[in-house]
Amino acid sequence: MAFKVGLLGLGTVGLGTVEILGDPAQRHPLVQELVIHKVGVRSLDKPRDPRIPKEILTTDLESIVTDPDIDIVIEVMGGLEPARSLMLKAIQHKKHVVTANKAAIAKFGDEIFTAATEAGVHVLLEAAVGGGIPVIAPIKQSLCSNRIRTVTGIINGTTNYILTRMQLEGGDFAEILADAQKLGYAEADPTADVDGLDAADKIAILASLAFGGRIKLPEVYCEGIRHVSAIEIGYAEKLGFVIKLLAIAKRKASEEELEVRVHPTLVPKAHPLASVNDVYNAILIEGDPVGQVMFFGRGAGAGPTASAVVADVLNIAALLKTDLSELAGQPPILDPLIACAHQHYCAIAPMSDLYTRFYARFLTRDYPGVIGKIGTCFGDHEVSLESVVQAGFRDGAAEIVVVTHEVQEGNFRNALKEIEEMKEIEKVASVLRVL
Ligand SMILES: NC(=O)c1ccc[n+]([C@@H]2O[C@H](COP(=O)([O-])OP(=O)(O)OC[C@H]3O[C@@H](n4cnc5c(N)ncnc54)[C@H](O)[C@@H]3O)[C@@H](O)[C@H]2O)c1
Ligand SMILES: N[C@@H](CCO)C(=O)O
Ligand code: NA
Repeated sequence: MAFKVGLLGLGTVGLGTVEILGDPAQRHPLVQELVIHKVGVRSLDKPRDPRIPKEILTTDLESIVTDPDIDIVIEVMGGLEPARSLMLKAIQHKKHVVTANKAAIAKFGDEIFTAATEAGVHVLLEAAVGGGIPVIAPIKQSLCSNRIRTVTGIINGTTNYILTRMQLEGGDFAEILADAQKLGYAEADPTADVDGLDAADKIAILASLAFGGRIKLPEVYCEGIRHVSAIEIGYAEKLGFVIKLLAIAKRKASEEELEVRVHPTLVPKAHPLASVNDVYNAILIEGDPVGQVMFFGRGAGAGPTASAVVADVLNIAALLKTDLSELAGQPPILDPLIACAHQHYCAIAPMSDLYTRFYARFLTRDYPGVIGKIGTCFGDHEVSLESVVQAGFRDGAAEIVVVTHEVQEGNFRNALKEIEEMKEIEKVASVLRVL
């Protein structure tokens, strides 16, 4: 039995996918049953790998998603449109869809999964989060007996590379970003990565799967790493932390609301995520009763990402092979562990309700009693301090670094507003959350 596949996009991930499908030896035998029927590209004239027959290339991507011979559409063109419309059209034409497109799924997942449930087809997206790292299938399947408590991830390779180099070399954000762009690690427009938007798309997807409801992307708190300076990395190091861009989704045992957030975070050096460096990704999941499980590997790149794409295609092919509904004249049955059939929206708590530790750095005039005034103000707002150090002098001002106990973010922000107004305070130079 052969399963016909249509590929939308022949860039990094598309070529990685062609590579695996064209070389089935020593892989699962089902790989041999997958046939690339058509490939959608922008230009037919571009010189291409001779293993891709010219006859299967087309610039008419609609003809792929409507082709009655095609069983599975792989969307690896990226972007919001026309990726969204093409996926919807493929679904209308009863094709299963495999996508690596976290941006389109985080934004239009509700529309796409509703259409898929109605049409009785699957939309799989393992490659969209953590590239080749298995994380979506484990959440949906292997961990499905658990109540998931927390998903904490380093899920953007570009920012992890920049922060790792800042930590090792003491360099500043802008110079290391420029270097990362020269080396091809960071995109020419690095906004989605460095401003946390890529990680926000990915944690919205993970939260939706882990907590069984839809997530409205604008409700995901998102803070990037542009303001993380070499000074903060240096103090974090002295205090026993490294700084990582964490994406966190959490449900407290007694509450219905979720926290879903992305921000640079001081991570204790002994924490399992602290040693995840360079472009590597890792996702730590805590479930009841499984406890902590961590997934680690390459979150991007042609091979790793295509590994996840082809695994999704094989899962669909396996379902098609064993589904007898069509023979019996019945509508197709969706596998409840693989489909995303939930329809309700999760309630997301405002950041002011969050309980977390904070790190703050103040530049102050060197008056006697300034540490006491800061401490009193925090105390008045129920913000308990774990440590306060006068770290030295910078630019003629005394530098005071504070780490709080776990406090309510709203209380901390109110205290900070009052501290900012004090005549002794020149500047609140930095505020970061602490894990
Ligand atoms: N590259 C990675 O490591 C990686 C990792 C995880 C997820 N992803 C996701 O995979 C998807 C593809 O990423 P990529 O790195 O392969 O991108 P890419 O830019 O290398 O490839 C995309 C290809 O699609 C083609 N394309 C785009 N619009 C088209 C159109 N309208 N008609 C015909 N062709 C069109 C482009 O010409 C390009 O060749 C994106 O959604 C990305 O977020 C990529
Ligand atoms: N730009 C993404 C690629 C993988 O999604 C990253 O840096 O992690
Ligand atoms: Na993955």
